[in-house]
Amino acid sequence: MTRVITCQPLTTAAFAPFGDVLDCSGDPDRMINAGLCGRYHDRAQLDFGEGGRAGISLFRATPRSLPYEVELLERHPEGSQAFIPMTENPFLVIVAPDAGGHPGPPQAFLTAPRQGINFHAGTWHGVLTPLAAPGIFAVVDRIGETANLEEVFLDPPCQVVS
Ligand SMILES: NC(=O)N[C@@H](O)C(=O)O
Ligand code: NI
Repeated sequence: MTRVITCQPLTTAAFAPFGDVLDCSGDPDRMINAGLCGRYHDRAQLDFGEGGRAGISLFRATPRSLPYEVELLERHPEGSQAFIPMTENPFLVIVAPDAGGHPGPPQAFLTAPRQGINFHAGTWHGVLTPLAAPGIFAVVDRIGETANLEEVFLDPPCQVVS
């Protein structure tokens, strides 16, 4: 039987077990540039593992729509992965706790405009899932020689509803 999960708003607290929320909510940590810029300092737990280095790639992903069927969850054991939208379009973030080396019950978050996320190393997640065009993102993740990828196909798939 297909598991149905309802989107919840992306909040720092709710997402904390899975990663970091990147947004300019609240006051900046410091004012810089002669007081003309607020710096929200060091807001993500980045990790690029042994033998890896940080990379910035640009993704142009095909928009999906809700209800959305999730068939695949993956994780990157050797590094973190940040999705930073280059538009104001909200996107879908699907995560799951680890349950003995496999994904536990998935959760779905809907970002607010101008929110990004950073998955901590090893967090089970759905692939980048924009909900509107253009699905253009900067992605900060590990560049290295290894695949740094574990995939699980959900049987049955999950359905994400708004
Ligand atoms: N494959 C790739 O670079 N991206 C995925 O890891 C993803 O989470 O979208
Ligand atoms: Ni990924």
